[in-house]
Amino acid sequence: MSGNSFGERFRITTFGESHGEAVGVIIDGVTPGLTIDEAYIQIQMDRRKPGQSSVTSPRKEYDHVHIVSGIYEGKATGTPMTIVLYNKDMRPEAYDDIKHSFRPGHADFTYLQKYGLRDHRGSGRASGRETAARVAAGAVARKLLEQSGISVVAYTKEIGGIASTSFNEQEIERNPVRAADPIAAPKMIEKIEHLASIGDSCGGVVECIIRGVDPGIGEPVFDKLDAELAKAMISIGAVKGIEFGAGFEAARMQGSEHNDPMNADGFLSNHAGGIIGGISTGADIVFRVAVKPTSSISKPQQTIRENGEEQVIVTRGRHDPCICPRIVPVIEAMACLVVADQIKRQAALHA
Ligand SMILES: Cc1cc2nc3c(=O)[nH]c(=O)nc-3n(C[C@H](O)[C@H](O)[C@H](O)COP(=O)(O)O)c2cc1C
Ligand SMILES: C=C(O[C@@H]1CC(C(=O)O)=C[C@@H](OP(=O)(O)O)[C@H]1O)C(=O)O
Repeated sequence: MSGNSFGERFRITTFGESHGEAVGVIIDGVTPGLTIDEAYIQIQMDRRKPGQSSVTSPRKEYDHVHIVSGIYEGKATGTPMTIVLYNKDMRPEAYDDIKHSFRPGHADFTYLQKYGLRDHRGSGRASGRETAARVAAGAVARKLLEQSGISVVAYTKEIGGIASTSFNEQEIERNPVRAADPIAAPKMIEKIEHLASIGDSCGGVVECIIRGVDPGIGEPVFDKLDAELAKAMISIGAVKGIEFGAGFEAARMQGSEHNDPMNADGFLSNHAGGIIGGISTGADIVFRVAVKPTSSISKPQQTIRENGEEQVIVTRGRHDPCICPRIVPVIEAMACLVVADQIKRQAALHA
């Protein structure tokens, strides 16, 4: 195998723990000659970092981008690209009193079952902090997609039962919950702040729209474009479901309602969400993910310690009272990575 073991694919490996020295990513398959710099990646890091508003974890991380390999004179060399993000605001002592207890809903119990030990400091590898590395890699993939006229945008569609009823794309970056509806946004903020004040949390729904993908991208079986997107989304902590286009509503529709008729200009509707038979139709790719309520809450809850002893647990530390606002850039990043990979596969097919 060469240094780039997946040269024809766009692949990532992330590393690091929430309270370790750093998190980061190694990216294989970056097209040689791609112009990319730290400032471009930093824009996406700044959208994801914690400590920016009352609706996110107050942990203060700047996530300054350090490119340590794969770039020469501002251009990708095609060799593995490594990006390191040093952790700055660790407070592992916040977890000392629950070192041997399992938080309900977090990965403490399952990690111990798998590895026989665990890094209890801020959830270690299971922390949402790992997604900083994905966002860095996603920025590189986004740069690649921009060259093909592809854009990816996600927004918060629903939080704690409050739904966006209008879609204003400019609004998304203006409010801290990243809603596309300026009327719903303050209600969502109020809901999160209220739940946080009583030591609780809430979840929501995030919608993602990928525009500009040519028809014909994807695989007909196994690595279908929708299957790859689904795996990428479910691989993000706290994501519990995904639906494409009409999604679960399709189960209640008739064929005559769900089919997307065509004329000479293309599809007349998009219930398929832009993918049929695992391959892009050329219409917008539209999917929604379900985000669970943050598990680390300060309300007392029943649990056990590692020795099986029952106890009531209260989780301290700096937690997101709702994960939706911060997961939006992560969902975009994972979507960029999947589409970039599938486009590379398509190019290899026709090479
Ligand atoms: C951006 C982001 C931020 C998160 N913030 C928190 C948090 O502050 N507290 C918490 O308990 N879980 C948080 N999570 C969720 C946990 O990482 C996740 O619940 C955990 O890894 C267990 O995985 P699962 O929920 O997918 O089963 C966050 C996830 C993401 C993607
Ligand atoms: C640090 C980040 O988010 C963290 C994700 C997280 C979790 O359990 O997933 C728990 C909190 O970590 P800690 O208690 O260690 O501060 C969040 O702050 C980040 O996203 O950069």
